[in-house]
Amino acid sequence: MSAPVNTSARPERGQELELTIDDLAFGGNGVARLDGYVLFVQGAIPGDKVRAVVTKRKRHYGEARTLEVIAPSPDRVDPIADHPGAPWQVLPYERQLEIKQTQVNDALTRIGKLEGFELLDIVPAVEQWRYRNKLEYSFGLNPEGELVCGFHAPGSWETIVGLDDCLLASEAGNRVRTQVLDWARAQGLSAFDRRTHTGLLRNLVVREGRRTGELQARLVVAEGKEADAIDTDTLHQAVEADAVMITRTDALGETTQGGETQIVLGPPKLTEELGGLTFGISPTAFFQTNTEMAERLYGVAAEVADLQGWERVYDLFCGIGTVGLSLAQRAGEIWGVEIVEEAVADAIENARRNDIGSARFFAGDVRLALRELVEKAGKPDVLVVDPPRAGLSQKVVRRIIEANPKRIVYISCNPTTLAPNAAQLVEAGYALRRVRPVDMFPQTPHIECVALLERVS
Ligand SMILES: C[S@@+](CC[C@H](N)C(=O)[O-])C[C@H]1O[C@@H](n2cnc3c(N)ncnc32)[C@H](O)[C@@H]1O
Repeated sequence: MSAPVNTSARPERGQELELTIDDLAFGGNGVARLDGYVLFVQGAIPGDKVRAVVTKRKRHYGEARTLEVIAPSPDRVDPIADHPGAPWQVLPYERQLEIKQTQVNDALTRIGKLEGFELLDIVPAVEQWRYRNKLEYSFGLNPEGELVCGFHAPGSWETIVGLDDCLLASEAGNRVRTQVLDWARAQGLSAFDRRTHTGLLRNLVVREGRRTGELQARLVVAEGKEADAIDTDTLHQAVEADAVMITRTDALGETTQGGETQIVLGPPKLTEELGGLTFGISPTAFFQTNTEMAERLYGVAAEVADLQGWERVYDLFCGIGTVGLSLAQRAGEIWGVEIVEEAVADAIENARRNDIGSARFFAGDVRLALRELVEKAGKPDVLVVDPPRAGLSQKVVRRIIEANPKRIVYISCNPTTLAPNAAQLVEAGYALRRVRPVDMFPQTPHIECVALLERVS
């Protein structure tokens, strides 16, 4: 039974409060307590006293946004950039690492009720700033009515705040954003209005091969007459990128996936190098956003997989095949499954371009494809999973248990979903041996980690 809620302590939506923050929640919000009623406070860290406005009021908890820091936490440092994508820059980097390490432990022990595992030290990031190889910007209008290209204002689905320098992107990537914006202003193009669904420019996706130096700019626009009239000649003259693309979409939500993509200039795929291999990446395919740390992450996965050279390895949620192909030299065979068809096509081509004949990749939903894969390939010795933030569904966990691998390497971007999944696997006869967090996302609360589970019964 859940603890009784003191309803008199529940503040109203829109109410302003002075709050003292005593903890940090998963996902990075500060935690304040009002007579037992919990408020998750955006923009606050433990030790802060803040003035905040209540943005959500639920029965058991509420949400608030910091308006002013009245008395700063002793941990607080001055922010370097006004950047909604870097909320943890107010914490010294060492503290960010400590918190991530603790949150992984908390998730596993409190949510998963797991014990007896070794929690290895977090691998710190190589670069603390300008580490992202992909940025998705949004177009909008500033209060003066001028076209801007930047990020959503914190907590807003329609207000876009422009920026001069995104400190998570490289200087070359920033230059591309500025050039596209200057071009769009010179052409007099309109911003997509998220309320009325009118206007043209929705998003700009800038992707970069950190090792190859390749730059790709993809403009996402709304379908319609204004899209038909885009002057692609001036666009590719204006932008210093190796590839320029335009995706037309009529999606209602804020997404850069889907739609029809036209190549204005350059190759259809970005090329990147990782761990001595070369990868082609289609515009809609997933690729880890921190190239340098992806190499470390896969290194940790290889270390815990401890392959001897003969094993049949499954690479589930394989994307463009990066994990499986990185492990291929140490394995007998690799079998990958991924739901995005373009990514699977990339994985097949990536195996070929790196001369790896022992890897096979298939398009499919892991939930449905896993049984079929076992029939086709035989049971795996080692199974690697790298699911999205929601983790593995109960059904996928059941299929994995049926497939009966000796070792499971779980690459997770969310310890709060890793924990229940690992607990289910432990219940089914696996032991959680080791977990190593890897800091892929400095200045943000996002946590990546690699866990090793071994079959014991
Ligand atoms: C976190 S990414 C990992 C990709 C890859 N392992 C890597 O490191 O680049 C998760 C991948 O799972 C894919 N995916 C999501 N749901 C899926 C499903 N039900 N079945 C198969 N693949 C899925 C996504 O398209 C994405 O490529």
